[in-house]
Amino acid sequence: MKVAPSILSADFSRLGEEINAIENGGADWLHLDVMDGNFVPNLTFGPPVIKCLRPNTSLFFDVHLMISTPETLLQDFLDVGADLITIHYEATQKIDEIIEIIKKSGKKIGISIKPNTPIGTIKNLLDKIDLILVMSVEPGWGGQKFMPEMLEKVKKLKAWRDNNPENYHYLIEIDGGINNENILEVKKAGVDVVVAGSYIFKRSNYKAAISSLHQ
Ligand SMILES: O=C(CO)[C@H](O)[C@H](O)COP(=O)(O)O
Repeated sequence: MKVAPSILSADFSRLGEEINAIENGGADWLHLDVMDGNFVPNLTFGPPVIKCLRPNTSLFFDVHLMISTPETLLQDFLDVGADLITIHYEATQKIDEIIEIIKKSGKKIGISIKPNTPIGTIKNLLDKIDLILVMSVEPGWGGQKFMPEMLEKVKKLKAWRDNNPENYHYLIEIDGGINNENILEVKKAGVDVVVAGSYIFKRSNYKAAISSLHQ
């Protein structure tokens, strides 16, 4: 299982150093939470910040767009070095167009769903995408409590993929409230990539925190 620290909980005044520290601490991916103050009430950063971070690390950039109508800024995120772009099913009417653009660019495409969106809603998209991100908190803030009932979605996604390996190759990612107490349950449900923000960045030893999630 891969560990993708979310920089939402990092010290933004020292972002470059924070990223080097999690890279040296064994992070597999870097999870970048982009929020627009519209799709979610919070605001974070956009393409200019990601552009500055790109030369600073060789980590895989897992960009999670919590923004309305992501199609408007898609090319900017592709241009600044995103490796994978995850958009929200609830944020756009142009999912098929977005999938097409990202695939043509040679980058990976992910779809995310909020806790109240049933997993069946995106079943028709699963054969076209590289990753599905199951939100285990309401998107918008770090440090919230994990919603264990979201693991039912993970179990369904794993069963669908296991039963149809010719058509489904998506990775299953989970985001929100992950820590050393729920990681085993998360792993058993079938998650491939785990996002963790406050559990890692609120500790003094990032390496120990990341390896506790790897085990
Ligand atoms: O997408 C997010 C919030 O919208 C964050 O990535 C997520 O909540 C991670 O933070 P934490 O591990 O502290 O819950």
